[in-house]
Amino acid sequence: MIEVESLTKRYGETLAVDDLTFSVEPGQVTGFVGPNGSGKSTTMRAILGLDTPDAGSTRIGGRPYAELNHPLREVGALLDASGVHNGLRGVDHLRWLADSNALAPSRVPEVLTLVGLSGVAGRRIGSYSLGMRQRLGIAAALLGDPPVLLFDEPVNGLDPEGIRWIRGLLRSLAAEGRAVLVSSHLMSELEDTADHLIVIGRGRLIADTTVSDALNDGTGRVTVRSPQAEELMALLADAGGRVSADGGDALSVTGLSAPAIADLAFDAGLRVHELAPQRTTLEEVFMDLTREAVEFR
Ligand SMILES: Nc1ncnc2c1ncn2[C@@H]1O[C@H](COP(=O)(O)OP(=O)(O)OP(=O)(O)O)[C@@H](O)[C@H]1O
Repeated sequence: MIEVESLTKRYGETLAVDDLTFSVEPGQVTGFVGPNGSGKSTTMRAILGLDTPDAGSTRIGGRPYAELNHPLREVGALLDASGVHNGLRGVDHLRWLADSNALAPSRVPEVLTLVGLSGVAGRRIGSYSLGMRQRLGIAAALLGDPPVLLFDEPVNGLDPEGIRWIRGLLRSLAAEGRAVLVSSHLMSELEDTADHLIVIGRGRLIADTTVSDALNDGTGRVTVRSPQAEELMALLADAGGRVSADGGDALSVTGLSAPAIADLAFDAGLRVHELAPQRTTLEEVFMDLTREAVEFR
């Protein structure tokens, strides 16, 4: 697992990460989300020993990155996919990584097949598209078959087919029991992929929750139409709902489920012509959570 404890990191005046604590469990995809500039990359860099924290600590499998004996076998990461040498052939980049980390050379063709680059592995990286570079970066992350994986915005620049592929890959890596941390500034990208969410804003933890809890946190909105809207409004407010008139005979209700509203109306003999739960999307939950924490409007 990954543990981040009271992590704080400053760049001059900027407090990039502010007393951040969370953990990433094995067997799950954990989405790491926050608006632009909220500190996601800084946190990932700290976990990987690429940035020295001003306070706090990070651990992978119980140890700081610097104490890992075979880093590539313990953690794989995709940070900036452009940080590879353009003159190298894809296959040589991976061979060099395998060689310098004492990994079996047979892993190179294996990971190339896994990411679908076998056919172009002999081409120079400079001729790769953005999507191919992302795949090569993922191949490098998987080279040591590590139990912990970090991906910083892995779907950036990918076409829909590539995005679907990444989602499937993340899910299967977690299903194999690995701890998978994946960052995004778009919650919708994680809706079908993540099991757990760490939401940050301005370097601080905003939410640490399962995806299903985030979607069922009581903010679900129900639209109700009734020819007796005024009476129904009073009744629902008495029962603890937050009710606003939506114009005409329509009410917008939060804090009560659709079945609860139906039962209350039935018991009071009030007629209901429409009862429509509005499905909350993760994007709405996210906008709600991070409204105060958006740095660049
Ligand atoms: N090397 C650096 N020097 C100075 N400031 C930095 C540096 N790296 C990050 N920052 C600042 O720290 C804050 C957090 O940046 P970070 O890149 O971690 O955010 P992020 O959540 O990954 O953003 P994005 O979604 O835009 O990639 C920002 O205000 C950024 O400008």
